[in-house]
Amino acid sequence: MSALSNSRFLKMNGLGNEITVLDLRGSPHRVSAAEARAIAADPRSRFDQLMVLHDPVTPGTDAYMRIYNTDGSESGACGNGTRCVAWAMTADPVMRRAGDGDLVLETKAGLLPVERMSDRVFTVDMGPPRLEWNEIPLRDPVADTRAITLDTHLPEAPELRNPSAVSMGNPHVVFWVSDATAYDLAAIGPVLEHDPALPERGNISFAQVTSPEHILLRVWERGAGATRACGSAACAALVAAARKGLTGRKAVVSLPGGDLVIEWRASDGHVLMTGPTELEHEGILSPALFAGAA
Ligand SMILES: N[C@H](CCC[C@H](N)C(=O)O)C(=O)O
Repeated sequence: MSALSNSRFLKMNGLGNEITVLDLRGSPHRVSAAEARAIAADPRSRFDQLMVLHDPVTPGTDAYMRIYNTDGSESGACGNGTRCVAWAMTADPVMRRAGDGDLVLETKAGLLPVERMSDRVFTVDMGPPRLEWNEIPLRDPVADTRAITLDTHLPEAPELRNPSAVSMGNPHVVFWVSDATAYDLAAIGPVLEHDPALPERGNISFAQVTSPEHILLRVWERGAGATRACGSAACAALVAAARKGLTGRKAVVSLPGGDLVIEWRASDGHVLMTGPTELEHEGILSPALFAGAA
């Protein structure tokens, strides 16, 4: 019998990015990769990311979050999921925290202050981008002369050269293309996700800059596949576009599921992401889910 049996969950989404929220505050249990995959396998609780709440670690924060992809791998960031957790902790009758004021969440990648803009819209301070090769991480460019041009794997897509690499607490590789919708993500996403230049794999984005204030984005997510939105990818794309002079420090990023407003704040270099959340349903995790999960 898993410690997760009969646990209540919320099924939510952030612009169609499927998010399941589980509250393990007060419990010593740590969700295993196999348990995460079991939860993802059930249509009622399936997710692109599972957001698990734990008791706060850093004083002054409201909760510590562990983030799991569909394949059970863990991530240090999930922008859409963080907004969904913020809604749950301010509005869900069971998960809501006592008191009001701004929320501060935490993951292994750092602190995430969240501001409630309206009932369903939140702004997350995703922190500063990490831009050094060993922060993404990329393979050591000195020890390994292989550059991060990944076209060696994709003779049928020679224009996919010289991408940008940014970490928002998770690894992102951004290709600059003339038509973000022109790529078969299911075909080339897995090849790029597992490129040897990426020791921790990567989230792969195809970015079409349509103006200095607008980016069209399609994302193949590490451990989850093609999703309808990816908040940390939107942050990574805006930072990389601003560094290349393709956009300003603030832009609308349009994903299949909708728009996010991303700002790379000049005062402290933090990246702010603003967008909606949606509650789909709540449910209980059946003990049968975990029959084969360690
Ligand atoms: N959908 C998430 C990104 C999850 C990233 C995950 N796929 C990883 O392994 O880093 C977001 O809204 O930021």
